[in-house]
Amino acid sequence: MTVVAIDGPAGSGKSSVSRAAARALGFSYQDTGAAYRALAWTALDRGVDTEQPEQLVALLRDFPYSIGIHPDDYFVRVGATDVTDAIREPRVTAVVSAVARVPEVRAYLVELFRSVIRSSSTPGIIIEGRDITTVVAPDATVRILLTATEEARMARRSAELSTESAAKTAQQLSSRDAQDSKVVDFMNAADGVVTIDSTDLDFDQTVSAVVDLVRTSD
Ligand SMILES: Nc1ncnc2c1ncn2[C@@H]1O[C@H](COP(=O)(O)OP(=O)(O)OP(=O)(O)O)[C@@H](O)[C@H]1O
Ligand SMILES: Nc1ccn([C@@H]2O[C@H](COP(=O)(O)O)[C@@H](O)[C@H]2O)c(=O)n1
Repeated sequence: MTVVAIDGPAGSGKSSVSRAAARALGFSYQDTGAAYRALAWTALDRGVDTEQPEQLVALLRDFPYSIGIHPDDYFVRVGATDVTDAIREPRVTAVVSAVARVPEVRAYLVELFRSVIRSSSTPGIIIEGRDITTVVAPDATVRILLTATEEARMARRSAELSTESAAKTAQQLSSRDAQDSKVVDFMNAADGVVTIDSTDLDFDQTVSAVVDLVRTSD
């Protein structure tokens, strides 16, 4: 199976580009940030203090997470609850980095991500996040760092969020990258990782860059 690993900072287009590229290639698509977000949502739902690592680790004993990996049937569930939209709420985004910096949480989710890759029945899968090219799937067939200037990423994020001011959106994106960067390096391409800088590309051009790279890797 072809495994395509994509990392990058917040708002670089990882989810949207990966999903569209997977559709074009007939591949599955795994959004790993969704799992960290779903665990953060679960913590808030159960009144767990997200600054207390041991309480977050305890949550893993009862974390019935599931994700849709078909690009046309994307969903995120915790048990029977569909949290696809809820995990994108600002209150979840505000605490997700605290959840993601707990080593036991990361170890548990890395194994979960690998089991989802193994469960895929398509000829390939695109998996995106922050540590996919380096930790989750360092042996992936194609490894990409998808990036764009902070200015471009902020502008794209502001354009899709009508509930937050542009200044607040920019501040949140920058602070989340700063916190996440302390845990994994997704700003610099590791050896063998190809950088795609989408600052001056439109969405379709970025998807084509990924698809072309995968096709030429055969
Ligand atoms: N090359 C591009 N040109 C213009 N807009 C783009 C491009 N790539 C992505 N976008 C848009 O940027 C926004 C952010 O993309 P997306 O949510 O996929 O980023 P992300 O890296 O997954 O972010 P996060 O890590 O915060 O979840 C989306 O509205 C998407 O359509
Ligand atoms: N491989 C990953 C993926 C995500 N994270 C953490 O989850 C947060 C949400 O990710 P999005 O891609 O949905 O924005 C992100 O800010 C990281 O804290 C991670 O650590 N590793």
